[in-house]
Amino acid sequence: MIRNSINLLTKKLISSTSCQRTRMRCFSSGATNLVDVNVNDKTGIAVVTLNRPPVNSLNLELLTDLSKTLDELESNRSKGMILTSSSKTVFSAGLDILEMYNPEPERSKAFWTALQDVWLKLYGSPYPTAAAINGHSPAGGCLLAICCEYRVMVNDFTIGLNETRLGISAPSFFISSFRNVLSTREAEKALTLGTMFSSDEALKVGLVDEIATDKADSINKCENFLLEFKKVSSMARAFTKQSLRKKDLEELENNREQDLQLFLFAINQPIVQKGLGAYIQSLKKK
Ligand SMILES: CCCCCCCCCC/C=C/CC(=O)SCCNC(=O)CCNC(=O)[C@H](O)C(C)(C)COP(=O)(O)OP(=O)(O)OC[C@H]1O[C@@H](n2cnc3c(N)ncnc32)[C@H](O)[C@@H]1OP(=O)(O)O
Repeated sequence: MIRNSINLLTKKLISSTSCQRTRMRCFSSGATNLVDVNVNDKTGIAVVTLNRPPVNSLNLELLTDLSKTLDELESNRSKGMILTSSSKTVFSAGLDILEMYNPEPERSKAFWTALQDVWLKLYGSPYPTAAAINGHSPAGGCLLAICCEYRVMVNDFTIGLNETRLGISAPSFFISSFRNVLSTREAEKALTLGTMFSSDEALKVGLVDEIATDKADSINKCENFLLEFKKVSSMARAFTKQSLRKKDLEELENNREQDLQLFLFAINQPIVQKGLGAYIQSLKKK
């Protein structure tokens, strides 16, 4: 009993010493630890790192962890969040295609509900958000980035909503958050073509706000953006952001069940299953 308490105390001391060194508080989001969180004690800004190798594809467990993290940030009155990835080349490969291929009914319901939760919490968060896009960011990966208020992308990667290239349509909340960033004209062109933008093209069209040389630079630039809000009342800021995004948020809030049923219907179509199967094979053959 005493030895256990000493072990616990030692562990706490070791972890607090390593966090003191960088002036960071560390917490993990839950049981599966697919999301790491480091809060800078000086600025109060949390760096949230997606950590599901090899490509951070968004499965039920990763979405659940991210959702819990967003709850914690909100209840801790976070000063801001930077979303990034532990991979050197991929921010997130989007939704885990295996969650949609040969779907198991209960799991696919839970999966889509978790995605809706993450979108509502991230797109509507009261604290400011920025994405340090340190790798490729197709489809659902791009969705996470466009939910944030600011995007800094490391050079030489690609980003976009490429769903039509997979033979599916981007769901309506993907489209509304894309339109919040791009003009309707640019959004329509990119969505129908399934365009994947290079970092430079993304900057030109306004899909990202800045280009960075590497991950550290992207986090630094995101931090500079978030620190600008030190001068602004957090209540006024949050109210303004949520007012601007209210229609999009209400659209999903009021139609969650319908959106879920549409997803289940779509992924259960034989033609969609065939397309997803071929796509999985093409990824494996690379
Ligand atoms: C009227 C209709 C109304 C709408 C109804 C709704 C319909 C459903 C909507 C569904 C919405 C979907 C949005 C999505 O997010 S779909 C996912 C789209 N993602 C992609 O297209 C990305 C695919 N991946 C890549 O392009 C590349 O992997 C990469 C991200 C560029 C990285 O390349 P890299 O060379 O580093 O890595 P590999 O390609 O070798 O991949 C490594 C292993 O990871 C597997 N992988 C990759 N991506 C995924 C994924 N998204 N899901 C699951 N698994 C993935 C890949 O197969 C490799 O596996 P292996 O090691 O076993 O071979």
